[in-house]
Amino acid sequence: MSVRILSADQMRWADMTTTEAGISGFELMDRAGRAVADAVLDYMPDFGRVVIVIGPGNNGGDGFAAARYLRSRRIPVTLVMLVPLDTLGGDTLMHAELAREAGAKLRDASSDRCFAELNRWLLRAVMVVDAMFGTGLTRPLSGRLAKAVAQINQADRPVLSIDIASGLNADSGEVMGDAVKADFTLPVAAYKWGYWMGVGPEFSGRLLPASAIGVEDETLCRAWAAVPDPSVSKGSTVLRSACFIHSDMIGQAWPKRHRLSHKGNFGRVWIFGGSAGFTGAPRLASLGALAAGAGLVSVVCPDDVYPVVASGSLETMVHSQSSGAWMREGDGLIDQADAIVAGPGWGCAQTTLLARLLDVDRPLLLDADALNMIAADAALQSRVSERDSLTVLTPHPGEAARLLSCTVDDIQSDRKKAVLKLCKRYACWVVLKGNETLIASPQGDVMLNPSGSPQLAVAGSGDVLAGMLGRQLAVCYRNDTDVGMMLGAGVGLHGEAGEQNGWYLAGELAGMVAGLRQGIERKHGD
Ligand SMILES: NC(=O)C1=CN([C@@H]2O[C@H](COP(=O)(O)OP(=O)(O)OC[C@H]3O[C@@H](n4cnc5c(N)ncnc54)[C@H](O)[C@@H]3O)[C@@H](O)[C@H]2O)[C@@H](O)CC1
Ligand SMILES: Nc1ncnc2c1ncn2[C@@H]1O[C@H](COP(=O)(O)OP(=O)(O)O)[C@@H](O)[C@H]1O
Ligand SMILES: [K+]
Repeated sequence: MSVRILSADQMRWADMTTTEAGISGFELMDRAGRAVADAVLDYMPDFGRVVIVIGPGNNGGDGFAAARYLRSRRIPVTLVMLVPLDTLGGDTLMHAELAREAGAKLRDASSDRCFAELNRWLLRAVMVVDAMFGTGLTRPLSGRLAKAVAQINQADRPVLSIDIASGLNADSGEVMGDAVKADFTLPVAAYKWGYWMGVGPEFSGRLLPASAIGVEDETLCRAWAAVPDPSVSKGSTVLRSACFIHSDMIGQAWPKRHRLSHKGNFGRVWIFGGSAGFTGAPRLASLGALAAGAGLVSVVCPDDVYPVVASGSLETMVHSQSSGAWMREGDGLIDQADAIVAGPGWGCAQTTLLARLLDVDRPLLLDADALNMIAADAALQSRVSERDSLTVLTPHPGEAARLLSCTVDDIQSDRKKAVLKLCKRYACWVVLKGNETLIASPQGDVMLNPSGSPQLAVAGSGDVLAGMLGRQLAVCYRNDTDVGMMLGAGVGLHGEAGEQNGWYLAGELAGMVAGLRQGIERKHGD
């Protein structure tokens, strides 16, 4: 299954490259149509009529091809054409003719008189297929096309959109005029950003696996370099690749535990955080690290909160900041760290210690107040971008706005652009949190996390994530594991835990993470 994400122009380039390599546009449409028919058969609630609403471009061609395959399974099909047949392209026309020969009813709704029938046709359907527009939408829907969308949405029938819900911009996820509210979207050949950007998730319904229509994976991968991503600007890293986080990636990060393994095998994470009024954050981060499988977790917190943090930490070793032993030159305990997390609940008076940590040759994750201190201090900013060891920033949109000196709206209006700008500015890995968390490498490899839920919008869930990712970085340091895979798996597991029932508060989320992680490790043993 492809997990690639392309822009509309990149997809067009990949389609064109594929046809130049010898697979005709007619054949690509045919394969897309077969995949649509299979999906309709899988998800139609009952045997009955399928109404396919056809637009002016190749998306409509996929709809005609689907009609023929549905007819071959004896499904009654009505094809409703929103533009006159004689305006359609050659491949689409050929598929229209074949669909008619196969017994699909063609209904011309391109004139006002016939359009009045649309509602009646829609109400006869057990399922509606939206083949109005795909990646070729260039301007807002208006007139009869916008009315057709409104009627599809009012008809209250399950809707499957081919490639993308019509009216949704395939790159930005903006609604252009109006958009179909799909129950299912079947991506053609690869995924499009519009499913997740903007309001895309509210219109895309359930995303089905992308249909393999014969566009080679290698062609999809070349498209990123061949056609610039629309979010790339002068101040951002160039997007080199894009995929979404999937269960295989999550599985790879937690192999089966060896029978004789002990806690020393699973990485040591050091967490710097906590301040008066914020004693829970480092504890939650340490729970996150342990839940993700870290062997040993140490917390260093300011002296005034040491008694509180230490007394509330059963599984963690806690040091007070002034005790000093942990950072003694040569034999300090911190030399044993495989990764360091700095920031949860730390307050903004820790610039000296933060500067010291930036010099430690270990993977370093900077979260929360560490990010706020960096945002306010040009010297720290230079030290971050000049660091040789692995550095990861985990801002939420508010912190990201501070780091880029812009507004939260600027960040949220194009999150992909924001994450690529942060990479360029700080020359490190960035995890931009929020609904559909984005991860980007300094080289411009972007991963999108489709899992998670608003359940995660509870105090402390980000602290749990920081600790989890600290554990992931510890594994990278010890085993030289792929950083993108480990961060992607950490963010993916955090999101999956967030989707489960049975937890309410951030501490319980860590318990949920631990349970899921153990389940994955045990599965490898079957
Ligand atoms: N070879 C290919 O390009 C393939 C394309 N495929 C399908 O074709 C789709 C892309 O095809 P197209 O590029 O033809 O794009 P669309 O099918 O999205 O339609 C584009 C057409 O609609 C018109 N249009 C755009 N916005 C409009 C608006 N607001 N009001 C009225 N007309 C408007 C454009 O002028 C153009 O004629 C994909 O999403 C996919 O479903 C698949 O069949 C696979 C192969
Ligand atoms: N609406 C949402 N949908 C999906 N994930 C969310 C949502 N709101 C928050 N999250 C996730 O929850 C976590 C919250 O992190 P953060 O904002 O740092 O919270 P805190 O500082 O309270 O720990 C992030 O991983 C974020 O991606
Ligand atoms: K569509």
